[in-house]
Amino acid sequence: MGQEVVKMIQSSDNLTLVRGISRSQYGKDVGEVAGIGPIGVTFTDSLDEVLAKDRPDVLVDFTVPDVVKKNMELAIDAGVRPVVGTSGLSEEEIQELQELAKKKGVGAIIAPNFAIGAVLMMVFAAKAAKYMPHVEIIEMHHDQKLDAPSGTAVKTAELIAQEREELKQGHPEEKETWEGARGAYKNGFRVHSVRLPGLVAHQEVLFGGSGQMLTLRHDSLNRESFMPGVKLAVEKVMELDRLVYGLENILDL
Ligand SMILES: NC(=O)C1=CN([C@@H]2O[C@H](COP(=O)(O)OP(=O)(O)OC[C@H]3O[C@@H](n4cnc5c(N)ncnc54)[C@H](OP(=O)(O)O)[C@@H]3O)[C@@H](O)[C@H]2O)C=CC1
Ligand SMILES: O=C(O)C1=N[C@H](C(=O)O)C[C@H](O)C1
Repeated sequence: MGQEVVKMIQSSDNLTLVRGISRSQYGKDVGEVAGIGPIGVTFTDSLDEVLAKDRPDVLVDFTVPDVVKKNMELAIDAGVRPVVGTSGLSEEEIQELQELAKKKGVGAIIAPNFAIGAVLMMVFAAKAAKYMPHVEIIEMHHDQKLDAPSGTAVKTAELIAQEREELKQGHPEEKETWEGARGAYKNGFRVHSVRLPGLVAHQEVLFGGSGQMLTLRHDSLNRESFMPGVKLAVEKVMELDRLVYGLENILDL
């Protein structure tokens, strides 16, 4: 994702790449792939020093669940607006970050999915759940993904829960013969995570009704699919003074 963001910024006429940051030599590839060479790429883990030196408007973070919260805190403290795609932040962590951003008056965006089609799928799923409350989510990702369920599945489940009548689905005496067979359970419905090589990022939201099924499916077929959303977020975050969680909140839907 970092490589794609660099390419997107380099090809945009209103954004400037201040610096690419990577933890390891892998960062060299970021520069090379983006055609900027090692210039602009720092091999560092001391983000606060880099932010203080460069003073960028925005920090785009696609890293790992373990470090994203700290990165966001450092950015907000430095008055740099974070635009974050990294998944795996808990509800409590997002709340804490919301409070910090509000206290500092710094704009920030966390988007569980930057692909516009995926955002539409989530919003449509919430609408459908109002009328078809029997639902299950199947998310499918490449096998290098660290977190499960995906950030997209978590956000979809949250949006559905806001619209759906409270309901415990399935047979009340249902039992798993194999533990985990029915997937994760949240808000009365199930979320299933598939991890396989060959997959990129895919999700189906299945609704069942009497004698009918509705399936909403989104497929990201490459990493470029996320870039229009990242660009939009980088532009929009400049107008914010608080943390927005979910791209649906900055789209005109
Ligand atoms: N919101 C969205 O639309 C999308 C979100 N994502 C999410 O973005 C995240 C990144 O995905 P992806 O780019 O595919 O993953 P990669 O594994 O390709 O990249 C992760 C990057 O994070 C760096 N990193 C790892 N550990 C640390 C650390 N301790 N401190 C600083 N940097 C670190 C890695 O550097 P190194 O090489 O040195 O280990 C690597 O460059 C994931 O959480 C994924 O779920 C992905 C796609 C879309
Ligand atoms: O790890 C990924 O690849 C992706 N992660 C995000 C998520 O957890 O939903 C977004 C997208 O699905 C790709």
